[in-house]
Amino acid sequence: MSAYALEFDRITVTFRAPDGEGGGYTAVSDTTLRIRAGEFVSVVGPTGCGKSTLLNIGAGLLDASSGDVRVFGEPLRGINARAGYMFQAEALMPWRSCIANVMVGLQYRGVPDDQARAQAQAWLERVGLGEFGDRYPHQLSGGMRKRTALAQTLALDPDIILMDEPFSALDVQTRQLMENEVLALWAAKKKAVLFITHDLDEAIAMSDRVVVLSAGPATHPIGEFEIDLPRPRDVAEVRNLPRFVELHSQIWNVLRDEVLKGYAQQLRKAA
Ligand SMILES: Nc1ncnc2c1ncn2[C@@H]1O[C@H](COP(=O)(O)OP(=O)(O)OP(=O)(O)O)[C@@H](O)[C@H]1O
Repeated sequence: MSAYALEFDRITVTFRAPDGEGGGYTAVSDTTLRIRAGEFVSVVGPTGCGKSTLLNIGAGLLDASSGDVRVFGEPLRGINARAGYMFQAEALMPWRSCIANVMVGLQYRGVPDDQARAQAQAWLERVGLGEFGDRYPHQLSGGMRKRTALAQTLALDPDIILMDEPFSALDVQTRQLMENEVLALWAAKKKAVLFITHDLDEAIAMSDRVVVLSAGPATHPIGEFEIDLPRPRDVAEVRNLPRFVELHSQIWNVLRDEVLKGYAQQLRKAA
């Protein structure tokens, strides 16, 4: 079996112009990125640079214009069935209770209801919501809804977890709690994680490796950093380590100019 859970090999993504005319917009260009089984990799880059596009390619939700995606060494065709996703937007069904939301993926897979319920309950307990299974999403706080979504993703026991800014809508304290919970769950199961974020502190605190993308168009990796901070980590405490500060400054040196370019582009687009 391949040592890599997910491989992006020379991926280019060009979106067609809306009128079908012209050359279109190349969001991602010639990008190679490999994530080992059990590795936690974050991708950071300026706003609009192509982070979600890359994640969607890995999920099999979008086809690359050129290049290959491999999952545990096998070419990816269609949806990536070995991956679970967690996106920024709320994905819970408002008409289903918390436990029914966690069960839904298992039911789609054909797990009998009583087993699905027992597994969902176990996951709710792991994320600290054992008592809240019968509540509906609107009866939960933002952090509790995120925990439910996390349980929903992990209940399917994916080998690869794709996360697109999952905690960006949360307040700082809740966010740090959630980040620590994800790290604890990850440490117990050691799945491959591809984590997309704007937030360099979050990327460093959580990851084994941080990949920096250039500003678009034609985004590609421009830096890669091993995060050799000790584990287990508390995301709030790890930020005080001198090595964290050093890594932050090294990565920010690479990221800063791209952020400024990305910001200038957003202003041009808005004009
Ligand atoms: N379906 C599409 N058609 C045309 N252009 C698209 C499409 N999807 C994304 N883009 C463009 O590709 C670029 C990359 O978008 P993407 O959402 O991947 O960036 P991002 O880095 O995730 O952004 P953010 O940081 O704001 O979440 C953007 O300029 C976006 O406008």
